[in-house]
Amino acid sequence: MSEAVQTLEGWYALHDFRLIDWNAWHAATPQERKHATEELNTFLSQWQQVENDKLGSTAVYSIVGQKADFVFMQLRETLEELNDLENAFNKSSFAAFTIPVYSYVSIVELSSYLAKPGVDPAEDPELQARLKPILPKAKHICFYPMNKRRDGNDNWYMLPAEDRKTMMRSHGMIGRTYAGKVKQIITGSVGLDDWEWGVTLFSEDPLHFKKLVYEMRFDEVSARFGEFGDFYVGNLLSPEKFAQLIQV
Ligand code: VOV
Repeated sequence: MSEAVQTLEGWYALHDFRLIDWNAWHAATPQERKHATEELNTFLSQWQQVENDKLGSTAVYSIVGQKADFVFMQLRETLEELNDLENAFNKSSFAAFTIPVYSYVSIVELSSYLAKPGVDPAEDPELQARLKPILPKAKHICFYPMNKRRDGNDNWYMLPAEDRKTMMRSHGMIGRTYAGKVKQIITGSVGLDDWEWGVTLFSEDPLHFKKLVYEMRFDEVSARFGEFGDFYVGNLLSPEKFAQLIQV
């Protein structure tokens, strides 16, 4: 059996993708829309407070294209908190005007492929900050789930640890050339959801997503072993932008 890589886990993550039920929203009275908008704003403020208290983090983005209209990416300490917040939101009058279309459950993960020897992760403030990150409020988001292939000779999980480490080093080197351009949050989802990882990228320029993902396609770990789900790309929704989005 090949040696499993050790992983560190941080906050649990829920990506909650929704459509707006525009027919129902148009059919609602101005009072109903006002009440629903106020409830939405209450949730956005509550989540901001959780983030200010460093007990979790929330990112809110519109989604371009027909897969969804917006996404709430939520990070919290426990799975119970994530469940509570989605249920509380589902009971709101604004949620009644939304249609859930996709969700993804995972946990912020760092693998030890490139770990510094002799460093105790529990004592490393930089690692701890990466495990419990305040989500960037960059202009754009890109999310997709992925697997590492298990197929014949291309079985990631049968490779010796050294080979995986070499490939991950190359992956990290490419990633590093995007420092300051793309921020990645990798969340692990083996045993939690349908794919093995969620990849969430943040950038001020969506073209950086295309360049980075394309460049990685030529790198062995992605070229031989990467399998990808649907891509979701979108734009930052501040509370003001959200109000504009639902203005009819
Ligand atoms: C912004 C760029 C960027 C950078 C700097 C970066 C660096 C790194 C490092 C240093 C490490 C290893 C240690 C750790 O931190 O876990 C990783 C780990 C990982 N990555 Fe990555 N990655 C990036 C970006 C980046 C992208 C764009 C993708 C999607 C791949 C693609 O083809 O679409 C990705 C995937 C992953 C995954 C799935 C893992 C876990 C793999 C596992 O087997 O455990 N990643 N990644």
